[in-house]
Order: sequence, then structure tokens, then C-alpha cells
Amino acid sequence: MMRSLNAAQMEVVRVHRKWCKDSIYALQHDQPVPQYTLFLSGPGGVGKSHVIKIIHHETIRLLQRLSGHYDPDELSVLITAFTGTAAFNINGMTLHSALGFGGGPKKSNEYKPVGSEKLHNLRLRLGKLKLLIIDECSMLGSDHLYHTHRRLEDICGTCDPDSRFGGVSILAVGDLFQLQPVGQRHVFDLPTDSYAKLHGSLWEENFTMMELTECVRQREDQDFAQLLLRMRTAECTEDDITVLKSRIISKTDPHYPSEVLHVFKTNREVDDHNKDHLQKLSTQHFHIQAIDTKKDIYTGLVDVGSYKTSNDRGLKETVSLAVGARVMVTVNIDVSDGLVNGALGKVVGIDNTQNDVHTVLVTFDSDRVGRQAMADSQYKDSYPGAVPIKRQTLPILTGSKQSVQAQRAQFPLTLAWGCTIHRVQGKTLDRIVVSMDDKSNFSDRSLSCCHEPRHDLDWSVPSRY
Ligand SMILES: Nc1ncnc2c1ncn2[C@@H]1O[C@H](COP(=O)(O)OP(=O)(O)OP(=O)(O)O)[C@@H](O)[C@H]1O
Repeated sequence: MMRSLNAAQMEVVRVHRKWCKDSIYALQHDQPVPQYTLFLSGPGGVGKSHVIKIIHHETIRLLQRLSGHYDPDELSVLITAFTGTAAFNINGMTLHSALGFGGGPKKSNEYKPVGSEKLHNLRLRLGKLKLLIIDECSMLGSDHLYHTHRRLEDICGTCDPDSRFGGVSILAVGDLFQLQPVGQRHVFDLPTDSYAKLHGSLWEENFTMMELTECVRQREDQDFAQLLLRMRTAECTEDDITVLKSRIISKTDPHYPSEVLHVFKTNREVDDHNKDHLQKLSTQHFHIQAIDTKKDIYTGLVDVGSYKTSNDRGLKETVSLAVGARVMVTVNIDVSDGLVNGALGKVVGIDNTQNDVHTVLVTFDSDRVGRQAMADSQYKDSYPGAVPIKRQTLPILTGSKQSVQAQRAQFPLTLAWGCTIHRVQGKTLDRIVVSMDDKSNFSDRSLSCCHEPRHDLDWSVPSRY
């Protein structure tokens, strides 16, 4: 694995190895372990995830075993990513579940400390953490970074005002040319949290950058790789424009790839596209209502209904489905099994009685997704290769001031013949259709963010949508 690294990748690993050796010396001499905060930058396909895997392996090999402090239950390095999809790709956890940020719906961006029992459990697991790796850090907002700092301070019991991230080293990996995190400031901006303002930008003040630039994914098609790099920085040449225009296709073209994932800018365009496709299916259509429950704090009576919320947390009020529908998972059901927010598949069965749908059976595009769920499935003989998806229950906020807590039970699915550009960020797709309708008004940057196409990408742009 190490021998295949190019010079820039090797340099990152060399810097990390030096830190491992310095840390071993510190551990052996009862000194504080040195800290580094590094941003590993680079566009898609330059081997950032590859380097993460090597660094993870090297840290365990060098730091845990050679320091003479080896304890298999003691985590010295943790791989995380902001989204479930990114976490699954690198065999990691989401940052939220790793640091216990999960929990209920949030009304503000202020940092919330965890209760003593949860903190005790976090300390047992992460009290010896030396390195936290955060992949796809462009999706991390400045408040998320601040919360990570505070949570690590809490876990490590640090009260030195000059300490950052509890003394834990941070390797943040990603491409800041990607889209701004949804509802958050960029990771390098000032956080909104009122205490955080005392710190300034944790990113600007602490992180140094190393960059990978050689594209290793599209090696066989360097021209295409270079075109994508120029799109990323909005520096397309005339030739690039000609190549891109050659991919424009009319919806009436007999080769129009209507089944390929369509990418739009707005939710309304996505909904229209998905409804169009659903209507074409001759199988029975189901419009499944969320089951919302709310308990009266005075009487204890449970009220069942369907409530309005400004943040459905991925559980829609109504989920429309039919056998044959393309769908996307909208909640992280089981990250280690790849059943993550963003996983794409097709409905192959719907187990229902007259009154209710019990289970939706989905075959996923990636055979890595849902292997465990399939092995445990009661439907494995009747629907081989299908993953049973059940309703998930999450707390939501409702009421005129969004101050009443309710529970929503709903299938964590949405139709996915089309989706917004934000939903494909960080995905590796063989083919996409990008709607270039006037309404979509994509910037060059948005388009290059829907990156990761491989050399054989069929990147189609309908001339009129
Ligand atoms: N030095 C290398 N030699 C050969 N193959 C490599 C090398 N580095 C990475 N690869 C391979 O290139 C492909 C892309 O690498 P990787 O997924 O690590 O890129 P990335 O920068 O993380 O991309 P993304 O931002 O899309 O996640 C992978 O299949 C990986 O195994």
C-alpha cells in the first residue's frame, strides 16, 4: 500500500509518522503528547481517503503497539466523517455519533454539554484519543468545528483556555471548493455560538494545509480529470466548454438516459421530476403518512396525528412509493452496514395490509449496502438481495414556536429519480444528468461539486428541461 503512494501522498504520511514517533517518545517519558492540526486538501480522486486509511493503520501500528501502551480497547485514533455516506466509505463513524452530538432536534447553534453519564461513557471510550480524523470536512460548519473542540475539551477534562480540541490532534480532510454546508457557515468562518466568538476562527488560527493535486481516480483519462479540476476553480477553457456542450442531450433523443439520476438546484424541480416518474409506474402507489405522537405533560394522554415541523429530520410527512420506484435513504439507519442518508436503490416489494405499510424492500445500487440487514431479513427467501426498511422514530419539534416535542415514525425514504446538487456532493457516480434549465442556474462551482465522475461517466445535460 505504501509503495503505491505518489510523492505528495508520501509527504503527508511522512509528517504523520514523525508525529507518531514524537508521541511515542512523549508517552514513554510521561510528557504531553504533541498536537497537530492539519488540513489535507485536494479535489475528488486525488487519494485523500487512501491516505486516511494508511494514516489510520500507521497510527495503530506505531502509536499503540510501539509505545508499550497497547490496549485494544483504548482508542488512540478515530476515523469520522460528517455524513453517513462519507463515514461508511472510509469504514468510520459519523462525527455526531462518535462525539455524542446526536440526540433530539436543535433549536440553536449553541454548544450543549452532555450529561454526566454520557460524558463518563465518552471518557471511557475516547479518554486516550490522540488523533481524530474528519473526512469531507467541507460539510462541517464553523459551529460544528467549535462543538468538536468543546466536546473534546470536555472528554479530555482540559480547562486550559489556550488548549484546543482537548490536546487531541485533528486531521481534517476535504475540498473547501465544495458547496457551503447546509444552514451553516463555512468551517473557516467565525462560529455563531456566543462563547465561540471569544476564540476567533478555530480553523484559521490552528490549521496548516497540505495539498494533494495528482488525480489518481481518472488516471486513464487525464484530459477529463484536468477538465474537472478547471471546473472546480471556474477556470474552464474554450475547449472545455466545447467538450461540455458535446454532452448536451435533448429529452426527445432516443438515447436520453431518463433512468439515470437527475440533479437539480431546487427541491421543487426535484419533486416535479420524481412525481413525473412515479406516475409512469403502473404498480400500486402508496402515500404513507407519518405517525406523529405527542404526550400531554399534564394528563399523560398521547395525541396521535400529523404535525407540521420546520425540520423533519429526514422523516417526511408523506412518503410516496411504488414497486419499481428509485429511492434514497434519508436517515442514517446503520452506518456500519452502509444504510446511510443518501444510499440509493430501488423498491422491489412493499409488505402491507389494507391499513398500513409494514416494510419496504429495497435493492441498493451498491452491494456493500445492507449486507447485515439482508442476512437478518425475514424476507431473504421471498426477496433475495433486498433490504427490509422499517419506519424509524425520531423526535421532532412542532407547534407555532416549534417548542413542542413530538415523536415521528416514518419510512426514512424519498423518491430519487432526481435529487438536489447538495445530495450528490461527495458521491461517486458513474452517470448523472444535470438539469441546465434556466431555473436551475447552476454556478460552475456547483457543477464541479457534483464531482467524482469516473472516466466512463456519461454526463448528460438536457438542452431543455
Ligand atoms: N497512490 C495511489 N495509487 C493507486 N491508486 C490510488 C492511489 N491513491 C488512491 N488510489 C485509488 O484512487 C481512487 C480514488 O482515491 P480516493 O477515493 O482515496 O480519492 P479521494 O481524494 O478521497 O476522493 P473523494 O474526495 O472523492 O473521496 C481509489 O480507488 C483509490 O484506491
